[in-house]
Amino acid sequence: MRTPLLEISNLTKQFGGVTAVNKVNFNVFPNEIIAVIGPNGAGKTTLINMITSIVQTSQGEIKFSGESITGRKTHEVAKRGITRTFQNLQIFNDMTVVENVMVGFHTRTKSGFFSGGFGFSSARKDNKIAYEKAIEALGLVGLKDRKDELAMNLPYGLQRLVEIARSIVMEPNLVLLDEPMAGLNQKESIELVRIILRLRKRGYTFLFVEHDMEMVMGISDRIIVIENGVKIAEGTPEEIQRDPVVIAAYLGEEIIPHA
Ligand SMILES: Nc1ncnc2c1ncn2[C@@H]1O[C@H](COP(=O)(O)OP(=O)(O)OP(=O)(O)O)[C@@H](O)[C@H]1O
Repeated sequence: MRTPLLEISNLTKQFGGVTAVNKVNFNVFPNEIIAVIGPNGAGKTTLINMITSIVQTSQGEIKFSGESITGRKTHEVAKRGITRTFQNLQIFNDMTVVENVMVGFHTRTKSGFFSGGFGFSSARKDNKIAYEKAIEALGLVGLKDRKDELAMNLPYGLQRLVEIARSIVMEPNLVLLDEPMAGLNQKESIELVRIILRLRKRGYTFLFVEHDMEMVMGISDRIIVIENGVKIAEGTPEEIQRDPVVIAAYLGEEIIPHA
């Protein structure tokens, strides 16, 4: 039997009287692409925030590579190889593209990004490795040629790719993406899908939250559907598209993408 990379058991989050996530269970296996979908306010971001320890769980357990990571500090979770992107772009406008990606490396090294200029030899060595890794990551998202441009001068869709490059610079075991397609035009969306599939071929595992059903149905191995904090369905894209419970939850909204 395959061993899950991520095991979510009975996961629950209460914000005061609101149960944002309610006894959710699912697994993610290595090299899978798993989508989490659900109407607005369903609890999707809260779920990702609990996995990365930005939000503390009220109940339940998160295991990663067989070990509990429930209640760990965010940097400890990152150290174990879980990275993420956010719903809103987190780009440092006054840094170049490659520097933006290097930030993802330094979150996990001892010296830290901003000590690089002081000439400490370990920091300098870290910086060299970070630069090389960042260039490699930029190559994977097709942005190597833009490495020296200020990130703010890139179009929105390419800034999103800078974030993806930053999230993979440390070669993580699991990448969490929170609405990666938000704000992208059609050409950019197609490119992002291509990149995610390319990264999967290189061994990456993705868990992502998304409203773009065309992407979700086209790219996911399995889909987890959440409504009002509760998992109401889990299955392949085909299973989810014909699940009456899911169709009812979306109240007739289009969950089957247009051809
Ligand atoms: N920090 C918080 N304090 C109080 N309530 C919160 C907090 N964060 C989220 N909630 C509530 O938890 C519920 C789930 O929110 P969440 O953002 O996880 O949903 P979502 O599925 O990601 O929504 P969307 O698709 O609109 O991004 C909502 O009712 C929201 O108002």
